Amino acid sequence: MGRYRVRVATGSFAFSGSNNQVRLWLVGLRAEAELGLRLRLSRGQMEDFEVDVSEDLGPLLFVKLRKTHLLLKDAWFCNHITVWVFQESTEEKEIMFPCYRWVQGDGIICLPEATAWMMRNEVQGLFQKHGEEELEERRTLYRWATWKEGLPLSVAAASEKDLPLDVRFHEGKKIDFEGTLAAGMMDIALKRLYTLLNSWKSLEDFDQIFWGSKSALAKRVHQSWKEDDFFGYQFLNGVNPTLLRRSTSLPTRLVIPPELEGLQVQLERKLQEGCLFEADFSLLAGVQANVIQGERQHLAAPLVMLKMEPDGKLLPMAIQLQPPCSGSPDPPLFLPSDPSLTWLLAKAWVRNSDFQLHELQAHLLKTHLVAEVFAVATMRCLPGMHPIFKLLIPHLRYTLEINTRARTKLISDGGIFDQVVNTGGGGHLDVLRRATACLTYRSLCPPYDLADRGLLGIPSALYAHDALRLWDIISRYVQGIVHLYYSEDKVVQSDPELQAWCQEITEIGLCGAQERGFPVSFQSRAELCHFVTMCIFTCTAQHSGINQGQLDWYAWVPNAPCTMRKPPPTTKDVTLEMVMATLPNVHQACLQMTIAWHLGRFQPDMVPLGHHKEEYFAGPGHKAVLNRFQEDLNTLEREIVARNKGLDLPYYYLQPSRIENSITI
Ligand SMILES: CC/C=C\C/C=C\C/C=C\C/C=C\C/C=C\CCCCCC(=O)O
Ligand SMILES: [Fe+2]
Repeated sequence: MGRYRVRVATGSFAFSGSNNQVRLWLVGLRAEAELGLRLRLSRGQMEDFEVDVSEDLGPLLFVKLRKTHLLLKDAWFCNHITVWVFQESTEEKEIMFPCYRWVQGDGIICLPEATAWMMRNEVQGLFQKHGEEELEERRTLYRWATWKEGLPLSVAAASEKDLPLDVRFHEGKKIDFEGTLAAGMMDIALKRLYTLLNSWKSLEDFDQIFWGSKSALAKRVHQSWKEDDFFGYQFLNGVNPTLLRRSTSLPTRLVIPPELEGLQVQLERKLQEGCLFEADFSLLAGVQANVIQGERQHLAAPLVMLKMEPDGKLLPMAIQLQPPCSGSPDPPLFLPSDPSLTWLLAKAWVRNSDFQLHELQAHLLKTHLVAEVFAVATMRCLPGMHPIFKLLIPHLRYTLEINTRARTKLISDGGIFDQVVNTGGGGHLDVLRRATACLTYRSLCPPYDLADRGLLGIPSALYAHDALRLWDIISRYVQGIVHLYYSEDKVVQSDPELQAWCQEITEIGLCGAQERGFPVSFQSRAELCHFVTMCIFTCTAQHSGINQGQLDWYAWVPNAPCTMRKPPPTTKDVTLEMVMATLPNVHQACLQMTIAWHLGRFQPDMVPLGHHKEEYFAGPGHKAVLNRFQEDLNTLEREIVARNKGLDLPYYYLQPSRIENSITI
């Protein structure tokens, strides 16, 4: 009693096609019909068929799929199924059934039509029931696990192989990831061989391993790393722009000896002028340092005081490497007027501490691990037809796998941290725990975070400027989508799945983070929009801002040493031998360079922010919102490109075309 055109779209990456047979049913409100098609399921192809159905199916609700095989199981990646219903007037009505999943095994997969959520309380509760069954299954596939006490929960998976296929790297990504790591290890072997017969006694000796692919900015770091303004610049626009604050008083830990009265006066003057800034690494105080191959490494917990010059340059005024400790002499203050090697070593200690807080707090915790909580909660709480699922899922691609790999290779027993980082061997987990204990909702939202840190309205604060612009753009996008589905606050309040999602993130995934300002429910559309904006910002812009700089700022190892092999200086007598004995050895430096390159380089299969191909939503409203998002991003792109042309040091980590749509590395 009806004629239908059916389009079956297969994914375009390696192994998306399948040799197995797939049976299809159209499921309407009144009846369902098997289509009896012979599909070819070729990679990257769309197949169109016309079929006549003798029953009156009524309005179409679902497409059902079942893959069958004779000998070999061959998974199929289905993008979507589209059905056109021929109406009497010959006008066709298009109905979308998004899938974007692997079809494995021989179970039945049921795809609700793209606008199902709008009708969830109609059609005899069929969509509602489907959503409940879907979540029941997903909750068995995506379970929470405590990897280490005191850290956000993670997905239960001992290795990436335990993850559901839908969240695994596609073949191309896997080959690239593993291939470049192998190439990196070869690189290390060659560098070690090359340095075997040479000396490792002066800073220039690091040049012996500073070859291979390098960014232009990495070369500039190599040239300029000793300069004070270059050191200061990194707090604003380097790999870790998350720590600096404008001082509101002189820090209590800063003990200024009487003979440095002049410094006290200068600091107070800068404070009054509103030009005094600080970077405080106290979170590292008392963390146990690593022992690498029997050699104890060392850690500091510095405080850096900086002043902002009228031209926007940030210059260090004093460095205290350790907090004062009762019963011990006051820690010395290192100054730009100290002998050059002494001052250089003090700055190197700061850069080493920054490496720790950057990688563990800003990078791993505040992007990767938090995004994993969003991902697991989304899979467990939001059915595929839920608009927030559709909005977020492109921003969660590959995150569970990269994090699982981090837990097995990077921060694991014997992983990269244990091998070459001075917080490794357990200290890194303590830093993560401490950082988790003070993780606030505000700190994940740039308008609040930058205001709290006194960094608004500073022309040379490029990260801050671009982050705020991106926050606004993402916020407008989120609001556009949310308002299509939530006509008023009451609709938000009465969405049980959405409320459960929020609660699961805050109370379960983030282990009771309501104490630190995270919501346990949404009372309004505005609260929902703010939270979802934070999720997307964290998974995209923030991660890009924190991740990409590894390539530039960590390649020249003295600028950001991964470990320190001697204790911090307690006097100003510093020799070159002491500096070289403190900085990483050849192997440590080589591994740092390789991993920084591996993690910071451009990802070959990268999807830029807002440019995912998956179409989970149907209808013109959503298209218009997405188009507007892309236009806003293009405008920002042009602004940043133009701005950077006039800069000595361009800042491009938040240029939209360089921002990945999710955390994939
Ligand atoms: C110079 C950089 C050193 C350490 C980087 C530290 C933190 C990075 C934070 C998040 C990265 C997230 C995931 C990376 C996952 C895996 C890395 C794999 C390294 C594997 C090395 C190996 O031996 O195979
Ligand atoms: Fe990363």
